[in-house]
Amino acid sequence: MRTIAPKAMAKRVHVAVGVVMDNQGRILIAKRPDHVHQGGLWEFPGGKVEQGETLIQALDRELFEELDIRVDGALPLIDIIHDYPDKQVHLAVCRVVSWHGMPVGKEGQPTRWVEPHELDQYPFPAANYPILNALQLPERCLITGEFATPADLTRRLRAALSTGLRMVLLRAHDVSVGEYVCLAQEAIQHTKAKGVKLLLAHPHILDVVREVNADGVHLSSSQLMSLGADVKTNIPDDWMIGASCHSPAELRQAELIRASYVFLSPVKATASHPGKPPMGWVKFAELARRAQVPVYALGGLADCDVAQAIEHGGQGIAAIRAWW
Ligand SMILES: Nc1nc2c([nH]c(=O)n2[C@@H]2O[C@H](COP(=O)(O)OP(=O)(O)OP(=O)(O)O)[C@@H](O)[C@H]2O)c(=O)[nH]1
Ligand SMILES: [Mg+2]
Repeated sequence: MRTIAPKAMAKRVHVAVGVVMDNQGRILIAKRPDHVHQGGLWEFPGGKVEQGETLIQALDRELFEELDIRVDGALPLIDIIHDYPDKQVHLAVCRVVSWHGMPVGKEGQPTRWVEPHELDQYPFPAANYPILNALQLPERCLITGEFATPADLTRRLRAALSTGLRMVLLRAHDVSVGEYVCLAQEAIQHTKAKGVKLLLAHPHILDVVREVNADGVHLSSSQLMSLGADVKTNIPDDWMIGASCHSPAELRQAELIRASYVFLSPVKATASHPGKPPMGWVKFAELARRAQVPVYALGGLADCDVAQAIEHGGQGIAAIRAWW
């Protein structure tokens, strides 16, 4: 007797997806033919992993079949589990860090090299939004540390920005929310001028979120866990939402609210949370690879840890002391 698998048992398609970059940091995208799944949308090249293939073998074969290039080296960027109404996919997305050949749309598909900030101009399948976040976020995120006066905060912030940081979390939990808004309005003058993203973090930030023209809001783990999926009603649509996470449950909640990124901590022992046992890189990698959101490693880290964080499936590192 023939049995039909119920929908929940339908097979999840394992797809190797490659983010191919050139030496100017541009990314290769291709247009999916109209008649295929998610047709007419743009994609990162790749295709189904065949039985017996490793991810890298599949990526190399697919990029050769679709683009005529060979993969020499790739690093994990993000893993995405997504259910379309008609198909369930697992996109294993890799950053193709080394490749050779002259890319052409071998199957007649249009291809384009685009800057990361131009990706928003192209319609991609719904599963792809964490990939777009990962490609547009920097490797290092500063969390502001202690300061004596508003002028001291500005001085420290300007010094930190001069090292090339492109993302700052303004953390000042000890001040009133009114004072926080003033500090944020001052900080934004310095970040906007340099094209640096500014994220707001304060216990009462959601009450005043529209008073500062920032780039996003960063939630503590308790703010994250006490919010419903309607969090975005408070926050402007084009803002990033980040969150601090320490556990699989918090990571799941961040995915549910479609966070742009998370911090996962503590990776190493840290002076700001003495006595909290560090998770180490192995545990970090296990949690980061399962998370469908870009994950910054946090806790006792410095510039020399950026490569480690990326090798372990992270977006990069977040830190206070390294840059404050
Ligand atoms: N390659 C690729 N596939 C994606 C992306 N985003 C996304 O949802 N998918 C989905 O992943 C699935 C498999 O990808 P694919 O259609 O490229 O597979 P393939 O190259 O082996 O195609 P084929 O079976 O026609 O040979 C499709 O259902 C597609 O909609 C993406 O950015 N790149
Ligand atoms: Mg394909």
